[in-house]
Amino acid sequence: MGFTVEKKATNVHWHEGEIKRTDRAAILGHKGATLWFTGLSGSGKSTVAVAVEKALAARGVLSYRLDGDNVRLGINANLGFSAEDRHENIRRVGEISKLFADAGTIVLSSFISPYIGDREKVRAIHEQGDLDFFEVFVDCSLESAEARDPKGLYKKARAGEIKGFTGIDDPYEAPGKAEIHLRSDQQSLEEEVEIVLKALEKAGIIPG
Ligand SMILES: Nc1ncnc2c1ncn2[C@@H]1O[C@H](COP(=O)(O)OS(=O)(=O)O)[C@@H](OP(=O)(O)O)[C@H]1O
Ligand SMILES: Nc1ncnc2c1ncn2[C@@H]1O[C@H](COP(=O)(O)OP(=O)(O)O)[C@@H](O)[C@H]1O
Repeated sequence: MGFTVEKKATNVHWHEGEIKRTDRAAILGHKGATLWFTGLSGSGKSTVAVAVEKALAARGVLSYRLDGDNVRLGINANLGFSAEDRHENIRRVGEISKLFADAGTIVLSSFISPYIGDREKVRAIHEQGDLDFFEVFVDCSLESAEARDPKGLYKKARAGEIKGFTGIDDPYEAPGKAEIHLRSDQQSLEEEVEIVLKALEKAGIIPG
């Protein structure tokens, strides 16, 4: 499994370098990996990723956040929110995450990524590349996310000003077997960060 795309480039071949992933890990003092935060808008994906990034930096671990809003201002500015565009958004950021993880970074990718199939493809390209992948379900009831409404988007969606808003009139397929399951409407941010760090320690990604 993995992403299937119409291949337009022909006569292209993988070029192997002389510095391996293990060499990069030796330079950095830790392995790379992808933490894939998925959940409703307002569930807390970005908030948790920012807090994890700070906690990792305090331990001398290099991480980098990829965030839906940010990426859509740049490399994915040509994509909207149709199912087709969301698939392409996740394909691209999945491939970017894989590159960052291979470079040795702990990638903190925060995307609604509403479709199980897309998230499984991101997982598959990591596993095919022998890279660690953690799906982090930022589980939050729609009621709580809507009550938070940090950007006022639910209000607009309810008023019909935004069409196809996730959780209102567009689907969100919750993970069945995420490596890390957070309950952001029940746990504190500190508890969530602790759960994520412990999972990374247990998997040997960062020292305990
Ligand atoms: N129709 C619709 N549905 C959902 N979200 C919308 C929509 N329109 C704009 N936004 C804003 O875009 C952010 C989600 O972008 P993502 O790249 O994470 O979405 S997706 O993974 O492609 O579904 C999302 O950010 P978060 O609230 O941080 O999740 C919103 O700010
Ligand atoms: N336990 C918690 N974990 C994460 N966010 C929380 C929590 N409790 C309250 N919040 C608030 O919920 C909002 C989540 O917004 P955000 O991180 O932008 O979500 P998302 O990136 O999923 O759209 C923020 O205003 C944050 O302060």
